[in-house]
Amino acid sequence: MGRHRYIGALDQGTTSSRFILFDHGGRIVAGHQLEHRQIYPKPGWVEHDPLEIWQRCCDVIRATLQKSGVVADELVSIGVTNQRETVVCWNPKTGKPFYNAIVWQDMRTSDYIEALAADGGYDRFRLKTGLPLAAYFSGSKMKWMLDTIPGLRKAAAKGEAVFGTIDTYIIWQLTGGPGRGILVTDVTNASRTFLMNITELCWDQELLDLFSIPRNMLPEIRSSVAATAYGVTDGGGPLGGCLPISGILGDQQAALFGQACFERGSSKNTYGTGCFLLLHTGEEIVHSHHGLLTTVACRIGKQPATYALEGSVAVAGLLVQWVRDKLGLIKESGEIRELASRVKDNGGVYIVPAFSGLFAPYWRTDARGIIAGLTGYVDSGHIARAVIESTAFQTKDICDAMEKDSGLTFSELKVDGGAVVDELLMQFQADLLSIPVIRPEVTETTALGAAYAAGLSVGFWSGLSELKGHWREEKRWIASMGTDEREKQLRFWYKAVERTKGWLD
Ligand SMILES: Nc1ncnc2c1ncn2[C@@H]1O[C@H](COP(=O)(O)OP(=O)(O)O)[C@@H](O)[C@H]1O
Ligand SMILES: O=P(O)(O)OC[C@H](O)CO
Repeated sequence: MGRHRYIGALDQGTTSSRFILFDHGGRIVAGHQLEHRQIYPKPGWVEHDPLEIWQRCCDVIRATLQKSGVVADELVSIGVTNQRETVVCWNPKTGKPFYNAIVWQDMRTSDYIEALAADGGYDRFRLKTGLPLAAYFSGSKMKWMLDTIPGLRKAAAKGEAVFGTIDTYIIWQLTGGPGRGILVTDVTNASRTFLMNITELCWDQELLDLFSIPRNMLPEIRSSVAATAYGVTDGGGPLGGCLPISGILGDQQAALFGQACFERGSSKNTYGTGCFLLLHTGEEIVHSHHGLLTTVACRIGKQPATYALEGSVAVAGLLVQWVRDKLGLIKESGEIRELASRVKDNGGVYIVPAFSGLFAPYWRTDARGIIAGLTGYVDSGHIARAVIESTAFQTKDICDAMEKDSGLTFSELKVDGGAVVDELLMQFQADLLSIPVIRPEVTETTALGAAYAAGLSVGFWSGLSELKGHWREEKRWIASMGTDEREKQLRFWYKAVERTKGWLD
């Protein structure tokens, strides 16, 4: 292995960016994480500053290298993983963004989506894309920019405007930026744009026409584990060397990969800003009849792509951030558990955080969040408990839909993501599902998955069976709630969900 010993993974998430170094055993050697601003210009709109995101990526890379003492020569290759669907539009000659990144949670195109759905229904394009019509996906966000930003179409015609999901933007920056950066994405990210045919794995002209998106604004679609590296990092950039970039995965697919879910029937649930449960369906494209998405799980080199069913919850850890930043009830996300521990139960309070409408399995853009069950008895502890519990309830809804769609029955749930440190959440999740909830030793599975993709590509790891050997259980939670109590809790949750629907006119 010589001096080359580590794989670097850049994980650009909704809330923060991380750079993590992994060794040959898939263990974390060093890492650094920084948050970026959430910009809310109007209700239902969510933006990020692309330049700030790139700056944070540079900062976390430099800080990780500095604190570990690792130099570029000791890195074999780099993998990139990212919040999906979020769209950046920029001039590839100058690097100047035309607008803030429009974030996946942003609902500004809801009316347009409703109009599209009025003619043929939400599932009009499901066979081709695996997705229902929803403002969540990138296509309508790109159309909004093209329709709104003066001169954008003209700039695109001159090759002075491109669209990219965050992977594309970051890799363009890493490979040299203005005039030099490469424009690539992978099949998992492309499968979330609503512009890719998930069987043929290419941009689809009918969908490009639907949203009036010029083909030349989009990057090349490549495999997640590169058959040959996409490009090399710019020696003058934050890594300080010319390293191959050889793996790209959308963050939820990366977590699936990092949890060693390589085979049909394996699954994981990631608790981050949102919450995303993915069930691997092998090479089969399974279409949902219960509000789930069909998405590309991975493509390794020239092998056939594999697929997953996905249950996407928009607001999970984000609700904790909201309580921290907007209500000021806590100062750090971790304090939510302490506050919730002051009370023995939720005191009858249920929170449905439909900030961006309801995602899976309901897909209701007209829903908005509620706090239900308030009485004079309720205090901040009950609210904190309801905050934590809302994530577990939403996951229960997804598991039920997943079992109906797949015909499988969950016997356990593998979990990961920033919020799985919350033991109250983990226990309540096991209680609601009546199955064990299992946390692996490495919970940074998103970054690990990107590292695996990059390392497999360059032969750092021999294959999937070697990677499977890295997975180790750290802790499990066993269900202890009685059936009557569980059914009561769920009954109130469903009532609360019903009350969010149709809130918008
Ligand atoms: N101790 C904690 N308890 C509950 N939630 C937490 C805790 N620590 C972090 N979180 C939540 O987890 C989310 C961050 O998880 P992470 O996996 O880093 O998200 P992302 O990849 O979406 O940026 C935040 O929304 C935060 O509120
Ligand atoms: O950044 P995360 O971990 O909240 O993931 C966001 C998802 O990719 C959105 O689809």
